[in-house]
Amino acid sequence: MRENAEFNIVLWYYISGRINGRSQMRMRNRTGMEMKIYFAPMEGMTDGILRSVHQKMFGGVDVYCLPFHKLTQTMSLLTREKRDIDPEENKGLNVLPQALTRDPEQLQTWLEYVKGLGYACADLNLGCPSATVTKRGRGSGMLRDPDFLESFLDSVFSRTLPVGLSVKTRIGYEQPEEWGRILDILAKYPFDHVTIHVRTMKELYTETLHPEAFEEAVRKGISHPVYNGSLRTAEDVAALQARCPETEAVMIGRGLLANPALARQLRGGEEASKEELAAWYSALYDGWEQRFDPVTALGRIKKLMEWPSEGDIRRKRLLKRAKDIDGCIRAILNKE
Ligand SMILES: Cc1cc2nc3c(=O)[nH]c(=O)nc-3n(C[C@H](O)[C@H](O)[C@H](O)COP(=O)(O)O)c2cc1C
Repeated sequence: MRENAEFNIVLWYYISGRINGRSQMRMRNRTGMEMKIYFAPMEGMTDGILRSVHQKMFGGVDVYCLPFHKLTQTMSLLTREKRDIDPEENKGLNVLPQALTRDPEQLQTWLEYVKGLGYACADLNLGCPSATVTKRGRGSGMLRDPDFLESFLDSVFSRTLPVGLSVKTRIGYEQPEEWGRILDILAKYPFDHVTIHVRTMKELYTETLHPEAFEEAVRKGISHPVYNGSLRTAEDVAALQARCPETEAVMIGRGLLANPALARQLRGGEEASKEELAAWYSALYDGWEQRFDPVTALGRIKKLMEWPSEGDIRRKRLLKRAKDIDGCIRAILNKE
């Protein structure tokens, strides 16, 4: 009953704000705190070019998360990984680096490196569902063996960590019932924050979601939980707030790629105009063309545009046929 009342109030603010084309919904939780917005890391997409163009054009995001560095015995990073974390690449942005490893020594060495670059916090990936990652027991592969996860975290936190450590996890490997045990383990350690992607490894990026797993984490008092999973619209965020008014922070990935103004709207700003969207795609294309080459840049733009064209077969066909950035923009924005 009360939940419904809160939901209606949040929706009313949102809908009344939409009358003049502007969302006046301010993302505040029950304590009146403004919610924090994380831009989810997405390998091959959310690189330094996208991050800085996004901040300049739309803003509204508090923290841009970097796709993971895959740590190895030799601790040598790929050129792409080194560039991505370089403070020069992230000027004026608040970023959170991320590591993928199941080795406490590797993690410690990498955290020293992160500190040396001037960062104060870094993230551990327990969510990647890719078979090449999980078969080596990394990413969400770590969730398959909770005893190992616990001994790994015991070892990690037995050291003096050079920077704060956060974690991004799924809620299980095979089934959501695994979450209780994983949550109890994570709750033992002083993570800076805990991002919960409310799906199991098996559920990959499908539409199945388990928001009750996030509520359970909130109830158990986990350190600064961040909700992640298919927040595509301001209405989705309002529904989450209504369901769980204690929500302090959200992480948004595909929702921000499909609608780069989403975080701005959640802070009471304007929806994106067609002109702004056209400028966004052009700026990204220019940045990627300069860094890579025209073919790679066009491939990336088309991948990025897959999300806004979801479910629209005509647009998808036009996008596939487009030969240059102008063709892509026309396909996606229906501009003649
Ligand atoms: C192409 C792609 C790459 C991703 N790369 C990473 C990554 O490097 N690190 C990570 O923690 N999550 C990664 N993710 C997961 C996203 O950060 C996010 O958790 C997921 O997309 C669900 O959020 P969303 O529904 O808001 O998109 C990736 C997802 C996709 C689709």
